[in-house]
Amino acid sequence: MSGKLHVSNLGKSYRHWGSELRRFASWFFPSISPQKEHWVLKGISFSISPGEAVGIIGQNGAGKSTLLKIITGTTQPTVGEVQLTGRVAAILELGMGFNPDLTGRENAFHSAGLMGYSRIEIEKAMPEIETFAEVGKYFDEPVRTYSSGMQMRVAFSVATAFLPDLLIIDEALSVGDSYFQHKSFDRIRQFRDRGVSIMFVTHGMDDVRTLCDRVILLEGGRALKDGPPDEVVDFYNALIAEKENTKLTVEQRREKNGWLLTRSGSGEARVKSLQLLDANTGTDVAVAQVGQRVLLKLQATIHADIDRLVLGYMIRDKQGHVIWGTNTWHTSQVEQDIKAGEIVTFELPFTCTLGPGSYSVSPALVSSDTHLTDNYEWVDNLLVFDVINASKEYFIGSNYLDAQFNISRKIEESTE
Ligand SMILES: Nc1ncnc2c1ncn2[C@@H]1O[C@H](COP(=O)(O)OP(=O)(O)OP(=O)(O)O)[C@@H](O)[C@H]1O
Repeated sequence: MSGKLHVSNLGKSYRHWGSELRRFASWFFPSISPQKEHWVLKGISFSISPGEAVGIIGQNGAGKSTLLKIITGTTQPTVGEVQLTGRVAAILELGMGFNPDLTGRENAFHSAGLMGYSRIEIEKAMPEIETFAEVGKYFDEPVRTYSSGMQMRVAFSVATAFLPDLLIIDEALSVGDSYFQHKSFDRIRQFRDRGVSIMFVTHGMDDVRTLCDRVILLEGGRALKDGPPDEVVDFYNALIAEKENTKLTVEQRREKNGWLLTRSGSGEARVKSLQLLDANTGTDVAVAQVGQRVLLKLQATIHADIDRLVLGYMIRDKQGHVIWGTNTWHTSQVEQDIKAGEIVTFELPFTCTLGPGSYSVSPALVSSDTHLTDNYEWVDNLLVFDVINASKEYFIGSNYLDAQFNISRKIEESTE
């Protein structure tokens, strides 16, 4: 069987009655309505096909956990429907389902039983659960003596001890240390390669980019976006910056080369032009060579007087991973008191030590070290360029290290 999920027009509301008496009276007099009704999810519809990995992102309180709880049957929806086929393994809130007085082993037994596995199946899987969790002697101690990371280790090991059709994870992994996070992501990746459908909530945008085929952005209980990871993550990033603004100005356009251009900002400063040039000749560079001296040149037009102007750059590879990034705040080169009508030119010469591949440059015109204070203009993937290796010895990876082998030989001296 393969995991398939179909969610249609899902909604969840919490009712506030004002008083217990009012709630009680409503059982007998249906005309008595709650004082307030708060919809934490509304109009959510989507499907997950077998083998698809879907990330759920959104700010605190957006409704992510509620959605997963409804899908796993922990909470009932107020309206809508969930159709689910296949065996589900879920790791929801930490500690949920674990009895603090039972040991890790006993809880593991109990959880696997609830998932529908027989005593024999669980006994067979137990050594593997214990080994993967790596909590040592604590496995036979009561769970109340565990740290939250240890609880998560056991919860993850049990939930993934049997190959499910659909794996659901709610942020739990974030409490693990980096060693266990790495190990669990590896297991999740293996599951995905074996056709398991995956749905997980995370605040780690890099995890979303590397692991997901699709991302759903929840905002105020609604699915604001559902699409490819780069599109949704870049949109989300812009959305956070625009939160203070009443009008959302995020523009997205998929370019012919496949890169997605996302532009957002309040517009006091805008990018007039961005070029990659040869540092010696000043000519445009579309294909840079490993080791070439190049120059990023950006011109910004100022549309309103601003106190401070900072330029930030992010260079990303084709998978969306940031290869390098900094800004003029960190380099102590903040421009002060800029007047409307000025043009500010920034030049950044550097040696191209990137490995062969396709890269993008995302500039941001802001006022401090983050775009969350003022986002004048941020453009994801505005400039795209390729790197080829025409003059250096062969190497792989996204970084050219100026490294050389030193090799020496000698005859092993006799010890007799
Ligand atoms: N039992 C409840 N009664 C009333 N409101 C609730 C209840 N459970 C959740 N909510 C509300 O539902 C909304 C969505 O909560 P949810 O936990 O799903 O958000 P989330 O996106 O998972 O947030 P976070 O990133 O902080 O975990 C919040 O406004 C929360 O206050």
